[in-house]
Amino acid sequence: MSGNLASSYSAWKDLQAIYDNERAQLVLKDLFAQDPERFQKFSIEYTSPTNPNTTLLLDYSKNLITGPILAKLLALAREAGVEEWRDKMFAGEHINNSEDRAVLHIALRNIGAQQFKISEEGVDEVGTVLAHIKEFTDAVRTGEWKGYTGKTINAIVNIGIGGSDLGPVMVTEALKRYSKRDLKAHFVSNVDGTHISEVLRECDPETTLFIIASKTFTTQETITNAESAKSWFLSTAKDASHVAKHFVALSTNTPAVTKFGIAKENMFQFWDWVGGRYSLWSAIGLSIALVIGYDNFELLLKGAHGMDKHFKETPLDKNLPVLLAVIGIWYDDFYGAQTHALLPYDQYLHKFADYFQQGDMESNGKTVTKKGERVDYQTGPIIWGASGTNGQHSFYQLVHQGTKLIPADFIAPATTHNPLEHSKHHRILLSNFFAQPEALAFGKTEEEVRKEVGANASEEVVKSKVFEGNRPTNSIMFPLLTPEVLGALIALYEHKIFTQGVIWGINSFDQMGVELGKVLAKNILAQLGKPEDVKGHDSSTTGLIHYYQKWRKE
Ligand SMILES: O=P(O)(O)OC[C@H]1O[C@H](O)[C@H](O)[C@@H](O)[C@@H]1O
Repeated sequence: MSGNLASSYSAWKDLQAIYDNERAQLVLKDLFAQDPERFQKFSIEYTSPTNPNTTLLLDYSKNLITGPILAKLLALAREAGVEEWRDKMFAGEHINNSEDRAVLHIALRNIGAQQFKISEEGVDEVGTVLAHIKEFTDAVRTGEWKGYTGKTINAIVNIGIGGSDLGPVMVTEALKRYSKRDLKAHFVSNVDGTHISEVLRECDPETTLFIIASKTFTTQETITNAESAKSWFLSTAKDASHVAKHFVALSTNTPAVTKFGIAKENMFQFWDWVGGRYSLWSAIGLSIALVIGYDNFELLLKGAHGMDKHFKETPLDKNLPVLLAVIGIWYDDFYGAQTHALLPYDQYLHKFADYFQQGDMESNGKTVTKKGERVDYQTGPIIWGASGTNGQHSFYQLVHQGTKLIPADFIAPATTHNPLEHSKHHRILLSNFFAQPEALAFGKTEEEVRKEVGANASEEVVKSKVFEGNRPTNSIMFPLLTPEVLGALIALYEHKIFTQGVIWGINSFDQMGVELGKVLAKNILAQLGKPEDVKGHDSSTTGLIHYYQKWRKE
Protein backbone atom coordinates (compact mmCIF):
# COMPACT_ATOMS: atom_id res chain seq x y z
CA MET A 1 0.00 0.00 0.00
CA SER A 2 3.05 2.12 -0.21
CA GLY A 3 1.89 2.99 -3.69
CA ASN A 4 5.11 1.83 -5.32
CA LEU A 5 4.89 -0.45 -8.31
CA ALA A 6 5.48 -4.00 -7.11
CA SER A 7 7.52 -4.64 -10.24
CA SER A 8 10.06 -2.01 -9.12
CA TYR A 9 11.19 -4.07 -6.11
CA SER A 10 14.43 -5.99 -6.40
CA ALA A 11 12.78 -9.08 -4.87
CA TRP A 12 10.17 -8.96 -7.66
CA LYS A 13 12.90 -8.98 -10.29
CA ASP A 14 14.64 -11.84 -8.53
CA LEU A 15 11.39 -13.79 -8.43
CA GLN A 16 10.93 -13.25 -12.15
CA ALA A 17 14.40 -14.63 -12.77
CA ILE A 18 13.71 -17.61 -10.51
CA TYR A 19 10.47 -18.30 -12.34
CA ASP A 20 12.18 -18.08 -15.75
CA ASN A 21 15.11 -20.29 -14.79
CA GLU A 22 13.72 -22.78 -12.30
CA ARG A 23 10.14 -23.30 -13.28
CA ALA A 24 10.85 -26.61 -14.99
CA GLN A 25 12.24 -28.01 -11.76
CA LEU A 26 9.26 -27.04 -9.69
CA VAL A 27 7.53 -30.38 -9.83
CA LEU A 28 5.61 -31.35 -6.72
CA LYS A 29 6.27 -35.05 -7.17
CA ASP A 30 10.03 -34.42 -7.16
CA LEU A 31 9.93 -31.82 -4.40
CA PHE A 32 8.15 -34.28 -2.12
CA ALA A 33 10.44 -37.17 -3.13
CA GLN A 34 13.54 -35.07 -2.44
CA ASP A 35 12.45 -33.98 1.02
CA PRO A 36 10.63 -36.30 3.40
CA GLU A 37 10.27 -33.38 5.80
CA ARG A 38 8.36 -31.20 3.33
CA PHE A 39 5.07 -31.34 5.21
CA GLN A 40 6.77 -30.44 8.52
CA LYS A 41 8.61 -27.58 6.86
CA PHE A 42 5.67 -26.14 5.00
CA SER A 43 2.80 -26.47 7.46
CA ILE A 44 1.90 -24.50 10.56
CA GLU A 45 -0.43 -25.30 13.40
CA TYR A 46 -1.96 -22.03 14.50
CA THR A 47 -2.99 -21.62 18.12
CA SER A 48 -4.84 -18.44 18.92
CA PRO A 49 -2.66 -16.15 21.02
CA THR A 50 -5.76 -15.29 23.04
CA ASN A 51 -7.30 -18.75 23.42
CA PRO A 52 -5.29 -22.00 23.27
CA ASN A 53 -8.42 -23.94 22.33
CA THR A 54 -8.77 -22.20 18.98
CA THR A 55 -6.51 -23.98 16.55
CA LEU A 56 -6.20 -24.55 12.85
CA LEU A 57 -3.68 -26.09 10.53
CA LEU A 58 -2.33 -24.57 7.34
CA ASP A 59 -0.58 -27.03 5.07
CA TYR A 60 1.08 -25.13 2.22
CA SER A 61 3.46 -27.89 1.22
CA LYS A 62 1.59 -28.70 -2.00
CA ASN A 63 2.68 -25.41 -3.57
CA LEU A 64 5.18 -24.85 -6.35
CA ILE A 65 7.72 -23.40 -3.97
CA THR A 66 11.04 -24.25 -2.38
CA GLY A 67 12.58 -22.77 0.78
CA PRO A 68 14.56 -20.17 -1.19
CA ILE A 69 11.51 -19.18 -3.29
CA LEU A 70 9.44 -18.69 -0.17
CA ALA A 71 12.26 -16.66 1.38
CA LYS A 72 12.30 -14.43 -1.69
CA LEU A 73 8.52 -14.02 -1.61
CA LEU A 74 8.78 -12.98 2.01
CA ALA A 75 11.60 -10.59 1.10
CA LEU A 76 9.16 -9.04 -1.38
CA ALA A 77 6.64 -8.55 1.42
CA ARG A 78 9.31 -6.88 3.53
CA GLU A 79 10.52 -4.70 0.69
CA ALA A 80 6.94 -3.57 0.03
CA GLY A 81 6.65 -2.55 3.67
CA VAL A 82 3.96 -5.04 4.71
CA GLU A 83 5.01 -4.84 8.36
CA GLU A 84 5.01 -1.02 8.40
CA TRP A 85 1.65 -0.77 6.65
CA ARG A 86 0.16 -3.41 8.90
CA ASP A 87 1.27 -1.38 11.92
CA LYS A 88 -0.17 1.76 10.38
CA MET A 89 -3.52 0.00 9.93
CA PHE A 90 -3.53 -1.18 13.54
CA ALA A 91 -2.58 2.31 14.73
CA GLY A 92 -5.57 3.85 12.97
CA GLU A 93 -3.63 5.80 10.34
CA HIS A 94 -5.72 6.80 7.35
CA ILE A 95 -4.36 4.16 5.00
CA ASN A 96 -7.49 4.36 2.83
CA ASN A 97 -6.00 7.39 1.12
CA SER A 98 -8.61 8.08 -1.55
CA GLU A 99 -11.34 8.39 1.09
CA ASP A 100 -9.02 9.66 3.83
CA ARG A 101 -10.19 7.01 6.27
CA ALA A 102 -8.73 4.68 8.82
CA VAL A 103 -9.25 0.94 8.29
CA LEU A 104 -10.20 -0.41 11.66
CA HIS A 105 -12.36 -3.51 11.44
CA ILE A 106 -9.76 -4.90 13.86
CA ALA A 107 -11.05 -2.39 16.45
CA LEU A 108 -14.52 -4.00 16.32
CA ARG A 109 -13.16 -7.23 17.72
CA ASN A 110 -10.53 -5.73 20.00
CA ILE A 111 -11.97 -7.41 23.06
CA GLY A 112 -10.64 -9.55 25.88
CA ALA A 113 -7.53 -9.28 27.99
CA GLN A 114 -4.99 -8.44 25.29
CA GLN A 115 -6.22 -5.36 23.52
CA PHE A 116 -4.47 -3.11 21.02
CA LYS A 117 -4.37 0.60 21.78
CA ILE A 118 -6.16 2.47 19.04
CA SER A 119 -7.10 6.12 19.10
CA GLU A 120 -9.61 7.10 16.44
CA GLU A 121 -12.97 8.76 16.77
CA GLY A 122 -15.66 6.20 17.51
CA VAL A 123 -13.37 3.41 18.66
CA ASP A 124 -14.28 3.97 22.31
CA GLU A 125 -17.97 3.61 21.41
CA VAL A 126 -17.54 0.03 20.17
CA GLY A 127 -18.32 -1.40 23.60
CA THR A 128 -21.49 0.67 23.94
CA VAL A 129 -22.81 -0.59 20.60
CA LEU A 130 -21.94 -4.17 21.54
CA ALA A 131 -23.88 -3.70 24.79
CA HIS A 132 -26.83 -2.37 22.76
CA ILE A 133 -26.63 -5.42 20.47
CA LYS A 134 -26.56 -7.72 23.50
CA GLU A 135 -29.50 -6.06 25.19
CA PHE A 136 -31.58 -6.04 22.01
CA THR A 137 -30.78 -9.58 20.87
CA ASP A 138 -31.44 -10.95 24.36
CA ALA A 139 -34.82 -9.19 24.42
CA VAL A 140 -35.83 -10.57 21.02
CA ARG A 141 -34.55 -14.07 21.65
CA THR A 142 -36.19 -14.41 25.06
CA GLY A 143 -39.48 -13.11 23.71
CA GLU A 144 -39.39 -10.06 25.93
CA TRP A 145 -39.45 -7.82 22.83
CA LYS A 146 -42.97 -8.00 21.43
CA GLY A 147 -44.52 -7.03 18.14
CA TYR A 148 -47.26 -4.42 17.96
CA THR A 149 -50.00 -6.92 18.82
CA GLY A 150 -48.06 -8.37 21.74
CA LYS A 151 -46.75 -11.44 19.92
CA THR A 152 -43.19 -12.76 20.06
CA ILE A 153 -40.92 -12.15 17.07
CA ASN A 154 -40.37 -15.36 15.09
CA ALA A 155 -38.80 -14.02 11.87
CA ILE A 156 -36.14 -11.48 11.04
CA VAL A 157 -35.59 -9.98 7.61
CA ASN A 158 -32.19 -8.39 7.02
CA ILE A 159 -32.47 -5.93 4.16
CA GLY A 160 -29.04 -4.98 2.86
CA ILE A 161 -26.70 -5.64 -0.05
CA GLY A 162 -22.98 -6.23 -0.62
CA GLY A 163 -21.16 -5.98 2.68
CA SER A 164 -24.44 -5.39 4.48
CA ASP A 165 -25.70 -8.78 3.33
CA LEU A 166 -22.95 -11.21 2.38
CA GLY A 167 -21.26 -11.41 5.79
CA PRO A 168 -24.48 -12.00 7.76
CA VAL A 169 -25.63 -14.55 5.16
CA MET A 170 -22.35 -16.43 5.17
CA VAL A 171 -21.92 -16.47 8.95
CA THR A 172 -25.50 -17.38 9.84
CA GLU A 173 -25.23 -20.28 7.40
CA ALA A 174 -21.81 -21.29 8.72
CA LEU A 175 -23.02 -21.26 12.33
CA LYS A 176 -26.48 -22.65 11.72
CA ARG A 177 -25.74 -25.35 14.26
CA TYR A 178 -25.74 -22.61 16.92
CA SER A 179 -28.94 -20.98 15.73
CA LYS A 180 -32.25 -20.46 17.46
CA ARG A 181 -34.50 -22.63 15.35
CA ASP A 182 -37.74 -20.83 16.14
CA LEU A 183 -36.38 -17.54 14.87
CA LYS A 184 -36.29 -17.75 11.09
CA ALA A 185 -33.74 -15.50 9.37
CA HIS A 186 -34.35 -14.13 5.90
CA PHE A 187 -32.04 -11.99 3.82
CA VAL A 188 -33.22 -9.64 1.09
CA SER A 189 -30.58 -8.01 -1.07
CA ASN A 190 -31.57 -7.86 -4.73
CA VAL A 191 -33.63 -4.89 -5.89
CA ASP A 192 -35.54 -7.37 -8.04
CA GLY A 193 -39.00 -7.27 -6.44
CA THR A 194 -39.08 -11.04 -6.62
CA HIS A 195 -36.60 -11.27 -3.76
CA ILE A 196 -38.61 -9.32 -1.20
CA SER A 197 -41.97 -10.60 -2.48
CA GLU A 198 -40.98 -14.22 -1.95
CA VAL A 199 -39.66 -13.48 1.54
CA LEU A 200 -42.74 -11.49 2.58
CA ARG A 201 -44.97 -14.37 1.47
CA GLU A 202 -43.42 -16.34 4.32
CA CYS A 203 -43.72 -13.58 6.94
CA ASP A 204 -46.41 -12.36 9.30
CA PRO A 205 -46.36 -8.58 9.96
CA GLU A 206 -47.22 -9.17 13.61
CA THR A 207 -44.16 -11.33 14.27
CA THR A 208 -41.52 -10.06 11.83
CA LEU A 209 -38.63 -7.77 12.61
CA PHE A 210 -36.98 -5.87 9.74
CA ILE A 211 -33.33 -4.97 10.00
CA ILE A 212 -32.36 -2.28 7.53
CA ALA A 213 -28.63 -2.71 7.08
CA SER A 214 -26.82 -0.02 5.14
CA LYS A 215 -23.61 1.77 6.01
CA THR A 216 -24.54 4.79 3.90
CA PHE A 217 -28.33 4.40 4.07
CA THR A 218 -28.43 5.70 0.51
CA THR A 219 -28.03 2.43 -1.38
CA GLN A 220 -30.81 2.29 -3.95
CA GLU A 221 -31.53 -1.42 -3.61
CA THR A 222 -31.72 -1.35 0.17
CA ILE A 223 -33.80 1.79 0.46
CA THR A 224 -36.23 0.57 -2.22
CA ASN A 225 -36.62 -2.78 -0.46
CA ALA A 226 -36.95 -1.10 2.94
CA GLU A 227 -39.69 1.23 1.68
CA SER A 228 -41.58 -1.74 0.23
CA ALA A 229 -41.21 -3.65 3.51
CA LYS A 230 -42.56 -0.65 5.41
CA SER A 231 -45.59 -0.33 3.06
CA TRP A 232 -46.26 -4.06 3.39
CA PHE A 233 -46.08 -3.80 7.18
CA LEU A 234 -48.26 -0.69 7.39
CA SER A 235 -50.90 -2.16 5.09
CA THR A 236 -51.70 -4.44 8.04
CA ALA A 237 -50.46 -2.51 11.08
CA LYS A 238 -51.94 0.81 9.84
CA ASP A 239 -50.46 3.00 12.56
CA ALA A 240 -46.95 4.40 11.81
CA SER A 241 -46.08 4.30 15.52
CA HIS A 242 -45.95 0.49 15.26
CA VAL A 243 -42.88 0.78 13.01
CA ALA A 244 -40.77 1.21 16.17
CA LYS A 245 -41.47 -2.39 17.21
CA HIS A 246 -40.68 -3.88 13.82
CA PHE A 247 -37.91 -1.85 12.17
CA VAL A 248 -34.35 -1.27 13.29
CA ALA A 249 -31.45 0.22 11.35
CA LEU A 250 -27.72 -0.53 11.17
CA SER A 251 -25.92 2.44 9.75
CA THR A 252 -23.39 5.26 10.00
CA ASN A 253 -25.93 7.79 8.73
CA THR A 254 -28.22 8.93 11.58
CA PRO A 255 -30.07 11.70 9.66
CA ALA A 256 -31.07 9.33 6.82
CA VAL A 257 -32.22 6.67 9.31
CA THR A 258 -34.37 9.19 11.18
CA LYS A 259 -35.79 10.46 7.91
CA PHE A 260 -36.81 6.93 7.00
CA GLY A 261 -38.86 6.81 10.21
CA ILE A 262 -36.68 4.69 12.45
CA ALA A 263 -36.16 6.09 15.94
CA LYS A 264 -32.62 6.79 17.13
CA GLU A 265 -32.90 4.24 19.92
CA ASN A 266 -33.62 1.58 17.29
CA MET A 267 -30.48 2.41 15.40
CA PHE A 268 -27.21 0.56 15.81
CA GLN A 269 -24.29 2.77 14.97
CA PHE A 270 -21.00 2.13 13.27
CA TRP A 271 -18.29 4.33 11.78
CA ASP A 272 -16.72 5.31 8.49
CA TRP A 273 -13.54 3.41 9.35
CA VAL A 274 -15.47 0.14 8.91
CA GLY A 275 -15.42 -0.86 5.27
CA GLY A 276 -18.65 -2.43 4.00
CA ARG A 277 -16.97 -5.73 3.14
CA TYR A 278 -15.29 -5.81 6.56
CA SER A 279 -18.42 -4.91 8.51
CA LEU A 280 -19.89 -8.18 9.76
CA TRP A 281 -18.05 -7.54 13.03
CA SER A 282 -19.91 -4.26 13.51
CA ALA A 283 -23.60 -3.50 14.03
CA ILE A 284 -24.05 -5.11 10.60
CA GLY A 285 -23.65 -8.36 12.53
CA LEU A 286 -26.92 -7.78 14.41
CA SER A 287 -28.71 -10.49 12.42
CA ILE A 288 -25.84 -12.86 13.25
CA ALA A 289 -26.19 -12.09 16.98
CA LEU A 290 -29.95 -12.59 16.75
CA VAL A 291 -29.53 -15.96 15.08
CA ILE A 292 -26.67 -17.44 17.14
CA GLY A 293 -27.04 -15.40 20.32
CA TYR A 294 -24.84 -12.60 21.60
CA ASP A 295 -22.36 -14.86 23.41
CA ASN A 296 -21.60 -16.78 20.26
CA PHE A 297 -21.30 -13.52 18.32
CA GLU A 298 -18.72 -12.40 20.85
CA LEU A 299 -16.83 -15.67 20.41
CA LEU A 300 -16.75 -14.98 16.67
CA LEU A 301 -15.19 -11.59 17.41
CA LYS A 302 -12.71 -13.14 19.82
CA GLY A 303 -11.66 -15.70 17.23
CA ALA A 304 -10.93 -12.90 14.78
CA HIS A 305 -9.08 -10.91 17.45
CA GLY A 306 -6.76 -13.86 18.02
CA MET A 307 -5.90 -13.91 14.30
CA ASP A 308 -5.39 -10.14 14.40
CA LYS A 309 -2.80 -10.59 17.14
CA HIS A 310 -1.15 -13.39 15.22
CA PHE A 311 -0.98 -11.22 12.09
CA LYS A 312 0.35 -8.25 14.04
CA GLU A 313 2.95 -10.04 16.12
CA THR A 314 4.20 -13.12 14.27
CA PRO A 315 7.36 -13.03 12.12
CA LEU A 316 6.48 -13.11 8.43
CA ASP A 317 7.78 -16.63 7.82
CA LYS A 318 5.31 -18.03 10.37
CA ASN A 319 2.54 -15.57 9.67
CA LEU A 320 -0.44 -17.37 8.15
CA PRO A 321 -2.09 -14.48 6.29
CA VAL A 322 1.29 -13.39 4.92
CA LEU A 323 2.12 -16.90 3.73
CA LEU A 324 -1.21 -17.25 1.93
CA ALA A 325 -0.71 -13.80 0.41
CA VAL A 326 2.78 -14.28 -0.97
CA ILE A 327 2.06 -17.75 -2.29
CA GLY A 328 -1.00 -16.29 -4.02
CA ILE A 329 1.21 -13.62 -5.60
CA TRP A 330 3.59 -16.28 -6.90
CA TYR A 331 0.78 -17.76 -9.00
CA ASP A 332 -1.08 -14.56 -9.81
CA ASP A 333 1.92 -12.57 -11.00
CA PHE A 334 4.51 -15.07 -12.13
CA TYR A 335 2.55 -18.16 -13.22
CA GLY A 336 -0.20 -15.99 -14.70
CA ALA A 337 -3.04 -17.71 -12.83
CA GLN A 338 -6.22 -15.72 -13.28
CA THR A 339 -8.34 -17.22 -10.54
CA HIS A 340 -8.22 -18.62 -7.07
CA ALA A 341 -10.74 -21.20 -5.85
CA LEU A 342 -12.05 -21.51 -2.30
CA LEU A 343 -13.27 -25.05 -1.73
CA PRO A 344 -14.67 -25.71 1.73
CA TYR A 345 -15.47 -29.32 2.51
CA ASP A 346 -18.20 -28.27 4.90
CA GLN A 347 -21.77 -27.66 3.86
CA TYR A 348 -22.05 -24.96 6.51
CA LEU A 349 -19.43 -22.97 4.59
CA HIS A 350 -21.34 -23.07 1.32
CA LYS A 351 -21.40 -19.26 1.15
CA PHE A 352 -17.73 -18.81 1.97
CA ALA A 353 -16.58 -18.26 -1.61
CA ASP A 354 -19.48 -15.87 -2.31
CA TYR A 355 -18.48 -13.86 0.71
CA PHE A 356 -14.84 -13.57 -0.30
CA GLN A 357 -15.79 -12.76 -3.85
CA GLN A 358 -16.70 -9.34 -2.54
CA GLY A 359 -14.04 -9.36 0.18
CA ASP A 360 -11.20 -10.00 -2.24
CA MET A 361 -12.42 -8.76 -5.62
CA GLU A 362 -13.82 -5.44 -4.39
CA SER A 363 -10.66 -4.89 -2.35
CA ASN A 364 -7.98 -5.85 -4.83
CA GLY A 365 -9.67 -5.49 -8.21
CA LYS A 366 -7.69 -2.31 -8.96
CA THR A 367 -5.54 -1.10 -11.87
CA VAL A 368 -3.82 1.92 -10.41
CA THR A 369 -1.50 2.20 -7.45
CA LYS A 370 -2.09 4.51 -4.52
CA LYS A 371 0.10 7.00 -6.34
CA GLY A 372 -2.09 6.82 -9.44
CA GLU A 373 0.27 4.83 -11.64
CA ARG A 374 -1.10 2.06 -13.83
CA VAL A 375 0.21 -1.31 -12.70
CA ASP A 376 2.20 -3.41 -15.16
CA TYR A 377 1.32 -6.70 -13.47
CA GLN A 378 -1.76 -8.57 -12.35
CA THR A 379 -3.58 -7.57 -9.17
CA GLY A 380 -6.43 -9.44 -7.42
CA PRO A 381 -7.50 -12.82 -8.76
CA ILE A 382 -11.03 -13.89 -9.62
CA ILE A 383 -12.36 -15.63 -6.51
CA TRP A 384 -14.82 -18.44 -6.91
CA GLY A 385 -15.69 -21.82 -5.51
CA ALA A 386 -18.31 -24.14 -4.10
CA SER A 387 -18.54 -26.53 -1.22
CA GLY A 388 -17.15 -30.02 -1.59
CA THR A 389 -18.13 -32.54 -2.82
CA ASN A 390 -20.60 -30.73 -5.11
CA GLY A 391 -17.81 -28.98 -7.02
CA GLN A 392 -16.22 -32.33 -7.83
CA HIS A 393 -19.27 -33.26 -9.89
CA SER A 394 -19.28 -29.96 -11.67
CA PHE A 395 -16.10 -28.01 -12.41
CA TYR A 396 -13.25 -30.18 -11.08
CA GLN A 397 -12.75 -31.75 -14.51
CA LEU A 398 -11.29 -28.44 -15.67
CA VAL A 399 -9.31 -27.99 -12.47
CA HIS A 400 -7.67 -31.42 -12.95
CA GLN A 401 -7.25 -31.62 -16.70
CA GLY A 402 -8.04 -28.22 -18.19
CA THR A 403 -5.42 -25.90 -19.67
CA LYS A 404 -5.62 -23.36 -16.87
CA LEU A 405 -3.69 -23.25 -13.63
CA ILE A 406 -6.17 -22.87 -10.79
CA PRO A 407 -4.63 -22.55 -7.34
CA ALA A 408 -7.14 -23.60 -4.71
CA ASP A 409 -7.62 -23.66 -0.95
CA PHE A 410 -9.22 -26.76 0.50
CA ILE A 411 -10.87 -26.12 3.87
CA ALA A 412 -12.38 -28.69 6.26
CA PRO A 413 -13.22 -29.49 9.88
CA ALA A 414 -11.88 -32.73 11.36
CA THR A 415 -15.11 -33.22 13.31
CA THR A 416 -18.61 -32.60 12.06
CA HIS A 417 -21.53 -31.10 13.94
CA ASN A 418 -23.68 -33.78 12.32
CA PRO A 419 -22.07 -37.17 12.95
CA LEU A 420 -24.71 -39.04 11.04
CA GLU A 421 -24.25 -42.83 10.96
CA HIS A 422 -21.25 -42.62 13.33
CA SER A 423 -19.68 -39.95 11.11
CA LYS A 424 -19.82 -42.15 8.04
CA HIS A 425 -20.78 -39.15 5.89
CA HIS A 426 -17.97 -37.12 7.32
CA ARG A 427 -15.38 -39.79 6.67
CA ILE A 428 -16.50 -39.98 3.05
CA LEU A 429 -16.42 -36.18 2.80
CA LEU A 430 -12.94 -35.96 4.28
CA SER A 431 -11.57 -38.77 2.18
CA ASN A 432 -12.41 -36.52 -0.76
CA PHE A 433 -10.88 -33.50 0.97
CA PHE A 434 -7.61 -35.46 1.27
CA ALA A 435 -7.79 -37.13 -2.12
CA GLN A 436 -8.44 -34.12 -4.35
CA PRO A 437 -5.31 -32.11 -3.45
CA GLU A 438 -3.32 -35.34 -3.71
CA ALA A 439 -4.67 -36.01 -7.19
CA LEU A 440 -4.11 -32.40 -8.23
CA ALA A 441 -0.52 -32.41 -7.02
CA PHE A 442 0.66 -35.80 -8.18
CA GLY A 443 -1.59 -36.64 -11.11
CA LYS A 444 -1.30 -39.87 -13.02
CA THR A 445 1.38 -40.64 -15.60
CA GLU A 446 0.94 -42.24 -19.01
CA GLU A 447 2.79 -45.26 -17.72
CA GLU A 448 0.38 -45.69 -14.86
CA VAL A 449 -2.57 -45.32 -17.21
CA ARG A 450 -1.18 -47.95 -19.58
CA LYS A 451 -0.78 -50.42 -16.75
CA GLU A 452 -4.37 -49.83 -15.78
CA VAL A 453 -6.08 -49.92 -19.18
CA GLY A 454 -4.03 -52.75 -20.70
CA ALA A 455 -2.25 -53.03 -24.03
CA ASN A 456 -5.39 -53.00 -26.14
CA ALA A 457 -6.51 -49.50 -25.19
CA SER A 458 -6.29 -46.88 -27.90
CA GLU A 459 -3.80 -44.02 -27.71
CA GLU A 460 -6.63 -41.48 -27.37
CA VAL A 461 -8.04 -43.27 -24.37
CA VAL A 462 -4.62 -43.51 -22.75
CA LYS A 463 -3.95 -39.80 -23.29
CA SER A 464 -7.36 -38.74 -22.04
CA LYS A 465 -6.77 -40.54 -18.76
CA VAL A 466 -3.46 -38.87 -17.96
CA PHE A 467 -3.41 -36.28 -15.19
CA GLU A 468 -0.47 -33.91 -15.54
CA GLY A 469 -0.64 -33.04 -11.87
CA ASN A 470 1.54 -30.30 -10.39
CA ARG A 471 -1.53 -28.24 -9.58
CA PRO A 472 -1.02 -26.34 -6.34
CA THR A 473 -3.28 -26.22 -3.31
CA ASN A 474 -3.36 -25.12 0.31
CA SER A 475 -5.18 -27.22 2.87
CA ILE A 476 -6.72 -25.66 5.94
CA MET A 477 -8.08 -27.91 8.64
CA PHE A 478 -9.48 -27.28 12.10
CA PRO A 479 -11.01 -29.47 14.80
CA LEU A 480 -14.62 -28.20 14.53
CA LEU A 481 -16.34 -25.22 12.93
CA THR A 482 -17.01 -23.12 16.05
CA PRO A 483 -17.70 -19.38 16.18
CA GLU A 484 -14.10 -18.76 17.24
CA VAL A 485 -12.62 -20.86 14.47
CA LEU A 486 -14.83 -19.14 11.92
CA GLY A 487 -13.77 -15.73 13.23
CA ALA A 488 -10.12 -16.72 12.88
CA LEU A 489 -10.68 -18.12 9.40
CA ILE A 490 -12.38 -14.96 8.11
CA ALA A 491 -9.70 -12.72 9.64
CA LEU A 492 -7.05 -14.94 8.05
CA TYR A 493 -8.40 -14.17 4.59
CA GLU A 494 -8.99 -10.49 5.41
CA HIS A 495 -5.33 -10.06 6.29
CA LYS A 496 -4.24 -12.06 3.27
CA ILE A 497 -6.11 -9.56 1.10
CA PHE A 498 -4.53 -6.66 2.98
CA THR A 499 -1.02 -8.07 2.53
CA GLN A 500 -1.48 -8.60 -1.19
CA GLY A 501 -2.84 -5.07 -1.57
CA VAL A 502 0.25 -3.65 0.13
CA ILE A 503 2.56 -5.60 -2.16
CA TRP A 504 0.67 -4.49 -5.27
CA GLY A 505 0.74 -0.88 -4.05
CA ILE A 506 -3.02 -0.46 -4.41
CA ASN A 507 -5.69 0.86 -2.05
CA SER A 508 -7.64 -2.22 -0.95
CA PHE A 509 -10.22 -0.15 0.90
CA ASP A 510 -12.09 1.93 -1.65
CA GLN A 511 -14.45 0.68 -4.38
CA MET A 512 -14.61 3.37 -7.04
CA GLY A 513 -15.29 0.69 -9.65
CA VAL A 514 -18.87 0.24 -8.52
CA GLU A 515 -19.86 3.86 -9.11
CA LEU A 516 -20.06 4.31 -12.89
CA GLY A 517 -22.76 1.70 -13.45
CA LYS A 518 -24.83 3.22 -10.64
CA VAL A 519 -24.70 6.69 -12.24
CA LEU A 520 -25.64 5.38 -15.68
CA ALA A 521 -28.54 3.38 -14.22
CA LYS A 522 -29.89 6.48 -12.53
CA ASN A 523 -29.86 8.35 -15.83
CA ILE A 524 -31.50 5.43 -17.66
CA LEU A 525 -34.18 5.03 -14.98
CA ALA A 526 -35.36 8.56 -15.77
CA GLN A 527 -35.59 7.68 -19.48
CA LEU A 528 -37.53 4.42 -19.25
CA GLY A 529 -40.96 6.03 -19.60
CA LYS A 530 -41.11 6.91 -23.32
CA PRO A 531 -39.01 5.84 -26.34
CA GLU A 532 -38.44 9.50 -27.26
CA ASP A 533 -36.80 10.12 -23.87
CA VAL A 534 -34.06 7.54 -24.56
CA LYS A 535 -31.13 9.76 -25.48
CA GLY A 536 -27.37 9.88 -25.36
CA HIS A 537 -26.61 6.16 -25.66
CA ASP A 538 -24.90 3.89 -28.14
CA SER A 539 -27.15 2.00 -30.55
CA SER A 540 -26.96 -1.23 -28.56
CA THR A 541 -28.11 0.33 -25.28
CA THR A 542 -30.79 2.36 -27.07
CA GLY A 543 -31.97 -0.74 -28.95
CA LEU A 544 -32.21 -2.79 -25.76
CA ILE A 545 -34.22 -0.11 -23.94
CA HIS A 546 -36.57 0.20 -26.94
CA TYR A 547 -37.21 -3.54 -26.85
CA TYR A 548 -38.02 -3.31 -23.15
CA GLN A 549 -40.46 -0.49 -23.88
CA LYS A 550 -42.09 -2.55 -26.63
CA TRP A 551 -42.52 -5.71 -24.57
CA ARG A 552 -43.25 -4.49 -21.07
CA LYS A 553 -46.74 -4.92 -19.68
CA GLU A 554 -46.67 -2.31 -16.94
O1 LIG B 1 -24.03 -0.72 3.32
P1 LIG B 1 -24.31 0.11 2.13
O2 LIG B 1 -23.89 1.54 2.31
O3 LIG B 1 -25.76 0.02 1.74
O4 LIG B 1 -23.46 -0.45 0.95
C1 LIG B 1 -23.66 -1.70 0.38
C2 LIG B 1 -22.63 -1.97 -0.68
O5 LIG B 1 -22.70 -0.91 -1.61
C3 LIG B 1 -21.74 -0.85 -2.65
O6 LIG B 1 -22.05 -1.76 -3.65
C4 LIG B 1 -20.34 -1.06 -2.21
O7 LIG B 1 -19.54 -1.35 -3.33
C5 LIG B 1 -20.23 -2.20 -1.22
O8 LIG B 1 -18.94 -2.21 -0.69
C6 LIG B 1 -21.22 -2.06 -0.12
O9 LIG B 1 -21.07 -3.12 0.78
